[in-house]
Amino acid sequence: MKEIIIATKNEGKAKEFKVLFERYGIKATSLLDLEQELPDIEETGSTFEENSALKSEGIANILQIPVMADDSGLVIDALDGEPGIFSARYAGEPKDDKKNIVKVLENLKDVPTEERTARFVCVLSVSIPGETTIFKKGYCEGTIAFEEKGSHGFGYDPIFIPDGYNQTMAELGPGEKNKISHRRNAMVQLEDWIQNLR
Ligand SMILES: O=P(O)(O)OP(=O)(O)OP(=O)(O)OC[C@H]1O[C@@H](n2cnc3c(O)ncnc32)[C@H](O)[C@@H]1O
Ligand SMILES: [Mg+2]
Repeated sequence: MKEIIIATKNEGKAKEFKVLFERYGIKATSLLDLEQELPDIEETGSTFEENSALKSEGIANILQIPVMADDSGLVIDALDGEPGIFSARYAGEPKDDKKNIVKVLENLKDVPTEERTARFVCVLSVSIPGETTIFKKGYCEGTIAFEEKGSHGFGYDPIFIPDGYNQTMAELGPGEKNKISHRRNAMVQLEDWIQNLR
């Protein structure tokens, strides 16, 4: 079976990539699966693209094989785009999905439904040693709920209601999420590259 390394230590992302790549007959191996202890890459960039490239290029340089990375986050209009690239650690270190959700709900407590628009953003980067890194960006539009609901997924899924649904992403579950997610919408743009993977 063909294999791709995904430069992530996020269990939720790793799980989704396994399913998304299985459709193409490819095994997605995350840094959580590798025996070799790889360094935590500091995400010092000021854009999703910069942070994704830091991860894919950093790990590709060490392993000397093609590596994909995902930098993603939640962009909330009423918070001027926050938490954005700071989504993972919005409520501080170490990262805590529950605390991040509490902080978003608190910041939005006086914001009415029609102003609670937001989108998930995912930038995938693919780095092959000696080649220029390629980027694909995917979105998932929605609104922020008033309370958390559902137990599937990770991160902000319990408070994100995708457009066209009246349940949160965490209530919808992986089958539906993998049809509409920002991650999936970025991946489909890489189909040609994925098909040529050897
Ligand atoms: O950098 P890696 O190791 O991949 O793991 P991370 O969790 O730090 O990942 P990011 O730096 O890309 O930060 C993304 C954060 O955005 C949120 N996020 C991204 N995709 C999401 C999704 O599909 N559902 C819910 N929240 C998501 C979640 O809080 C993530 O921790
Ligand atoms: Mg990160």
